[in-house]
Amino acid sequence: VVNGEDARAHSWPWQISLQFKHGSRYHHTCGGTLIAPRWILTAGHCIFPGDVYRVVLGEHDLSVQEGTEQIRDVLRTVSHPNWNIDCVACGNDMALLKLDKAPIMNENVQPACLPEAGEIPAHDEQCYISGWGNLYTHGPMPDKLQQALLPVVEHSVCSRSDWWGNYVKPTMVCAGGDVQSGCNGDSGGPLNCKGKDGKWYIQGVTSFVSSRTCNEVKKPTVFTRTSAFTDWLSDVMLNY
Ligand SMILES: CC(C)[C@H](NC(=O)C(F)(F)F)C(=O)N[C@@H](C)C(=O)Nc1ccc(C(F)(F)F)cc1
Repeated sequence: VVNGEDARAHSWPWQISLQFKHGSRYHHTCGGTLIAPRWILTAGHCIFPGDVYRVVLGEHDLSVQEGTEQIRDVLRTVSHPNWNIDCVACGNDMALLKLDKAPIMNENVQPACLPEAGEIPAHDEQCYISGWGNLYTHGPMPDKLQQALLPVVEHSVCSRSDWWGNYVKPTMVCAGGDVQSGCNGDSGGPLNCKGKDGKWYIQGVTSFVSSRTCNEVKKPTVFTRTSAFTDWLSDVMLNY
C-alpha cells in the first residue's frame, strides 16, 4: 500500500497473509479475505498450480510472533475457470482456497461480508485497501498491516482513454489514485467498504496497478468486483 498507514492491530480481522513454501520457509506472497469458516477469497494471479501454500490469520506484524496468529494449510485451490494469467485485463482474477480446518473465530479472526449480486459501489464511496504489499514501487514490504482510504472511481471515469481505457471491464472496480494505491504484494487482498448497516463488505479483490508505478496518475488500483461473481462463489463453497 502506497502512502497508507499502520492499521490498528486486528481491525481487519478477515485479512489473511497467503504464504508460499520456498525450501523450508514460507514467504508472504499475497493478501486474502476470510469469507466463510473454511474459505479464503484471493486473486487468481496469486495461485500457481503445484505451489504449496499456507494461510496466516490473526496476523498483524509479519516479523513478530504476537500470539494471535492462527496458521492453516490450504487443502485445495479453486481458480476462476475463466482466469487467464496472460490476460489480466480480461478479469476473472479470483480464486478460492479451502482450509484444512476452520480457524477459531475471536476478536482477531472474523469473516467479512460479501455484497449482494450486482451491487456497484458508488462513485467516491470511501473504501479502505489493506495489505502487506510494497510501501512504494520497487520499495520494501512493511512488517505491520497497512491501510489506505481509496475513494471508488466509477467505471465511466476509470475506462476513459487516458485512464485505464478498455483494460478495465465492468466486472472490475477502480479505487484510489495517484497518491494512495495498492502495490505489489497487496494482490488478492480486500477492498473494505462500510455498508449502511455499519458492517464491512468486500467489494473488491486487489488485482492490478500500473506496471509503470503503483500510484500512477489516472491509473487507480483495479479490483475484481466481488458482486459480479456471487453465483460462482456460492457454487464453489457449496460443492468443493
Ligand atoms: C497483476 C499483478 C501481476 C500485479 N498486481 C498487483 O501488484 C496488485 F497488488 F495490484 F494486485 C500487478 O499489477 N503488477 C504490475 C507490475 C502489472 O503487471 N500490472 C498490469 C497492469 C495492467 C495490465 C493490463 F494491461 F493487462 F491491464 C496488466 C498488468
